Amino acid sequence: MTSPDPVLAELLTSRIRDVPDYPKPGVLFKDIAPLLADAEAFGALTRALAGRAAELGATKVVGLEARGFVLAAPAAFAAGLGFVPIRKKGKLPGDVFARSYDLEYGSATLEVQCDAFAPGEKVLVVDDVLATGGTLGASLDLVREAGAELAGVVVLMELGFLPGRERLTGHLAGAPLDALVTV
Ligand SMILES: O=P(O)(O)OC[C@H]1O[C@H](OP(=O)(O)OP(=O)(O)O)[C@H](O)[C@@H]1O
Ligand SMILES: Nc1ncnc2[nH]cnc12
Repeated sequence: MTSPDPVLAELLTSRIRDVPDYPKPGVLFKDIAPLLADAEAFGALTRALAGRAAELGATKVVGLEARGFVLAAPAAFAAGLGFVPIRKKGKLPGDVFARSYDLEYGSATLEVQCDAFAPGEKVLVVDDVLATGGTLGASLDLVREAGAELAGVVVLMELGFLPGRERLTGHLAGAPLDALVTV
């Protein structure tokens, strides 16, 4: 994916709903529920993510709780790959690695199971929104801490008016970050 596909971007954009002042005043919330409910748009998104996983030679697709799961799991299936969840604190059994972070409207801790990846795995990380970059920054650090190589990151939507991409530079360490839609 060297440049975004404008036809796909138009389809996806048309199915994302803006909700002002949610979940708190001043936040313009990007609601992907209409996109998920539309078989054409959801299918096109799933195929684009699966295609990117194949291009990058990924061996696993990682999704970030909760909306990232909804995008990453079908993409993993379509690419013939396994799925690994990064979850919010306290949801995964056994030994976990944990990272805390700030996001546009709060703060949280993410975790991944210590045995999530076999040696030599290359992962594609998928999420719905890149806003401040806190969620993805913590997740990319967790992927590495758990011993996997980062093949790349794809987000459905990048909020270009926030400094998420800049904030992620150090966490990406040269891996590509693609946004299917930038607003
Ligand atoms: O770039 P950031 O500022 O970190 O924000 C982006 C994150 O915020 C949302 O997750 P949220 O924690 O609201 O969880 P949800 O998917 O469970 O709704 C979204 O799904 C991204 O993961
Ligand atoms: N503005 C926003 N819309 C949807 N999800 C988000 N996650 C962080 N900021 C968001």
